[in-house]
Amino acid sequence: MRVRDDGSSMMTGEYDFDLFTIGAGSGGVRASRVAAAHGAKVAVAEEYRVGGTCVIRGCVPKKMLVYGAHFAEDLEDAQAFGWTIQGKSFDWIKLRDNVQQDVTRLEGLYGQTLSNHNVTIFNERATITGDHQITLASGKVVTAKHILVATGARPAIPDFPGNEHVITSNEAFHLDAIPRRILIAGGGYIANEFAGIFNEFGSKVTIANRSDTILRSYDAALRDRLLQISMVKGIEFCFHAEFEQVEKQDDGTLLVKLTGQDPREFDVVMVATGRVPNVEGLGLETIGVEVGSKGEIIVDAFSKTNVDYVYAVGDVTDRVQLTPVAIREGQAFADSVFGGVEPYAVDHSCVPSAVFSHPPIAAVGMTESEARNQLGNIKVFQSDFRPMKNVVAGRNERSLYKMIVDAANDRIVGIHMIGPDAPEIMQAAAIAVKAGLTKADFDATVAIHPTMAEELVLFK
Ligand SMILES: Cc1cc2nc3c(=O)[nH]c(=O)nc-3n(C[C@H](O)[C@H](O)[C@H](O)COP(=O)(O)OP(=O)(O)OC[C@H]3O[C@@H](n4cnc5c(N)ncnc54)[C@H](O)[C@@H]3O)c2cc1C
Ligand SMILES: NC(=O)c1ccc[n+]([C@@H]2O[C@H](COP(=O)([O-])OP(=O)(O)OC[C@H]3O[C@@H](n4cnc5c(N)ncnc54)[C@H](O)[C@@H]3O)[C@@H](O)[C@H]2O)c1
Repeated sequence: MRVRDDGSSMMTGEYDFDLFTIGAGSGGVRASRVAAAHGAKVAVAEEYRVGGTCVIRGCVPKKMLVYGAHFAEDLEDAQAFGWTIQGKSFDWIKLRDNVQQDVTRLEGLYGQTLSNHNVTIFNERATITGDHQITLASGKVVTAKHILVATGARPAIPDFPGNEHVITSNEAFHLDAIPRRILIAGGGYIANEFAGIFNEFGSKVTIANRSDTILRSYDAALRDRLLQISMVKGIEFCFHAEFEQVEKQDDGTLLVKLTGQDPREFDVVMVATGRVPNVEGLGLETIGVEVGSKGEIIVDAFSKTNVDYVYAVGDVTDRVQLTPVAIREGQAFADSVFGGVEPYAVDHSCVPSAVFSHPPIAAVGMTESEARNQLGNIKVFQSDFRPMKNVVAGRNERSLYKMIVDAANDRIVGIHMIGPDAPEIMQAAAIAVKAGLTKADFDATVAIHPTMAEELVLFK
């Protein structure tokens, strides 16, 4: 018999749960549900809202705003197609509240899925307080044979005087009004997606990035195309710009001093300068779980930490910060530990991704420069075209598709697209790249005409 700190006792080798998951986001929910389906007794703790970043303040509400924003262009373009639209106006509060209503609906569904699988949900913060031991914010102490850390990440806020006046993507979903002038710091996914959203809603948008490169992991030609289109749409870019100071003025506006620039006024300043793993105060040091320089939990290919019974998945491990990846890691963990199968690892190569900018970008595999560096001899096919809809609409906005082929064996090693519906088209194309198909396989496929996607099988 072993006596715990709180005075209760348990038999050695017996635990309250087979699995205790900390964090009910993309990775944690999938792992908990699947482990329970495999017969494990599972509990999950969530300190905020079940669903995590993606459902509550990430991919899902963001995509709804992207849809809402794009109507600005569609309504304008509709006129060239013969439509007269009178009295058009935009009601932010209506969109904001409709989006939040759907987020709440989804939160309920995620909770239901867990309950239907008999997963115990603790709606409170959890901390690791000893070997196999978790303490909840209420003071309740539980034990578990396995612990899964799936606590995600949060926005990194740069250190500068006045940084208490900035917002992050978390708050952007709840604004009381669309700002007249917004400064967005960062040049990555979130900065470019929200720049597009606010710009379509009529804000004057300025992006300030510390380097001169936006979306650095994407192919240079697509990055340049997005930059050029964004500028034509009215988004302003300040490069090599970092915050020196943000000062709140008497009228509530923010006076911002960026490096190399004169001070300027904005109504809202939003930072989108990356995300940091949520490990503070989690008690990892209590049991000796190893973390890296950014606080990310170090795991092996099977998402196992250096402590035998502790695993970690998703953004807290800072591998690939995308929802489908967190979900796969959660699934692989649950199958491997509770499913009675040979442990298997998630393949982090060739992960397709998208930026929901206006227009969106989508990519899979190597960029042209990565392929040149790694393979040497490559072939690059490119289609630079104006989508039919844009021609009729008089919208001078061109799409760009690129295919990168290994010259040694004709295998497609990368596809990159910017243009309407690029992420929708890419999902299918990514299967072909992942499967190792060749340019000849694409050429052998008959086009669907007239589409934008047909460019993929018509590269010359
Ligand atoms: C604005 C934005 C847009 C995005 N858009 C996309 C997109 O379009 N496509 C895409 O694939 N990805 C997107 N992402 C990334 C995606 O949201 C994340 O990669 C994904 O949510 C990671 O899942 P996770 O399970 O690791 O963590 P999360 O989903 O963040 O879940 C972690 C959960 O743990 C909880 N938690 C933390 N600490 C504790 C504790 N001690 N006790 C209890 N609970 C705790 C948190 O409250 C949170 O709910 C976006 C992210 C943001 C911020
Ligand atoms: N569509 C999607 O799949 C999607 C959408 C949003 C977020 N996400 C995920 O969330 C993660 C975080 O997104 P993010 O946009 O915050 O990060 P990011 O890593 O994509 O971009 C961060 C940007 O901030 C810049 N930066 C860093 N410090 C700065 C400073 N002090 N001043 C000015 N600029 C600075 C960097 O140069 C970089 O351009 C992404 O890496 C991505 O994995 C994915």
